[in-house]
Order: sequence, then structure tokens, then C-alpha cells
Amino acid sequence: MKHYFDSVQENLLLQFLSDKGITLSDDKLEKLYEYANLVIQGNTQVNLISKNDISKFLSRHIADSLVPFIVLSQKQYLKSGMIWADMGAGGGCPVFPLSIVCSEIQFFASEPRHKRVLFLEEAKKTLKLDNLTIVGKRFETSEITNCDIISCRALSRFEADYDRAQLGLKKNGLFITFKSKEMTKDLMNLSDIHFIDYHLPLETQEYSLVIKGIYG
Ligand SMILES: C[S@@+](CC[C@H](N)C(=O)[O-])C[C@H]1O[C@@H](n2cnc3c(N)ncnc32)[C@H](O)[C@@H]1O
Repeated sequence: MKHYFDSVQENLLLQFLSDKGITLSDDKLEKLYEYANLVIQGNTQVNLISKNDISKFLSRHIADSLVPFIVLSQKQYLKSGMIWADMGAGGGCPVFPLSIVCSEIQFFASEPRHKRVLFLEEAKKTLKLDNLTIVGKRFETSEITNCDIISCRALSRFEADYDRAQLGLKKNGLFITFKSKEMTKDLMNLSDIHFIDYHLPLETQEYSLVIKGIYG
């Protein structure tokens, strides 16, 4: 398969994963690369990601998307059959990379914008992601319920996203969101809140995965 990114990007992603003790099968890596190809190609038709980010899609967006998988795997939190919903899927990060690597978990992606939904449906079909359901609605009207985990990336303010997630989370479910480190200062006093700080390849700023709930 022709890749629409260079081998430097591939190596940055592999190094990022291996630094965290993660080795993925060749099948899963190929699917991640195929998904990256689809986004890079799809971005010429539909606005999925910023044009500035195309050349670093693997090291910036796919690596970032996999951080919840890395963190929850380290805690052995992920179990077969769990239900995980992502609110505001956009071009599919983090939910596509997560569905690819966590094939035993059932994912839902909620996204209201029609052109993005068409892209996501097509990508799901191409990648044969049977564990992913695309719901072309706002999360509030999606009727997605009973989730073990609800995530969102670049959606809205923490409080608004957390409240929105309560509509679909099981009791004791986890809410997970991605923030820059500097945006977490106001959240320090919340109960059951965890901050896992990290860097991404080629990026100077520090990021924080924010998890609300008890996860180990
Ligand atoms: C900035 S994009 C982020 C996309 C993706 N998560 C990422 O990190 O690249 C936010 C997305 O959330 C969607 N969105 C906005 N409000 C929403 C809601 N209430 N429920 C679900 N999706 C929503 C928008 O249509 C948009 O595609």
C-alpha cells in the first residue's frame, strides 16, 4: 500500500509507542496507516483536520489518540465487551485509532456534521471495523447509553463535556478528555480526577490526559 506520509512519521509513531512499552501487531499498524491515508486523502474533499497537521498526522493525531489505550492498558482496566463512546468524532480521532487497537471493545462515535459522518462511514467500511458504530447525531440526542467509558477530544469546556457524558455513562464509568497541560489548572480540585501528562513527538507543549472516575 502506498503511504501518504513519510517514514520519519512512521518511525516517530513507533518510537512513541515503544517508549511506552507498546508493540502493535503488523495488522494493527497497517490499519492505522490505512486510516491515516484515508484522512489525508479525505481532507482534500472534506475539512477533517487542519492543513498544517497533514504532514504530522501520525505523530500528532494518531499518537495522541492512542494515549488512553496506553494509560488504561497499563492499569489493566480494559476488558473485552466494554462499551466506549467518543463524542464529537470529527475526522475520527481518537475513536478510529482506538477501535483499531482495542478490537475487543465496542465503540460508538457520535458526530453531527453530515460530510464528516459520510467520511467516517466510508472509512469504517474500508477498514472493516466491525466493533465501531457511527451515530450521525449530537451526543445529547444519540441515545448512546450504558457506556463504560466516554471520551472526547477538542470538543468543548471540561464541565460541559463532563455533563454531556453523564447522559451515556454507566454508574462508575470513566470520562476521559484530552487537554493541554496549562488548561488543567482549574480542574485540580475536582474529586476522582487524574492527570496523566505527556509529550507528543515534535511538539513542544505538554499535554494531559484527564480522567474523571476511578480506574485503578
Ligand atoms: C474540533 S472537532 C474535534 C474532532 C476530533 N475529536 C479531533 O480531535 O480531531 C469537534 C467535533 O465535535 C462535533 N460536535 C460538536 N458538538 C457536538 C455534540 N454536542 N455532540 C457530538 N459532536 C459534536 C463537531 O461537529 C466537530 O466535528
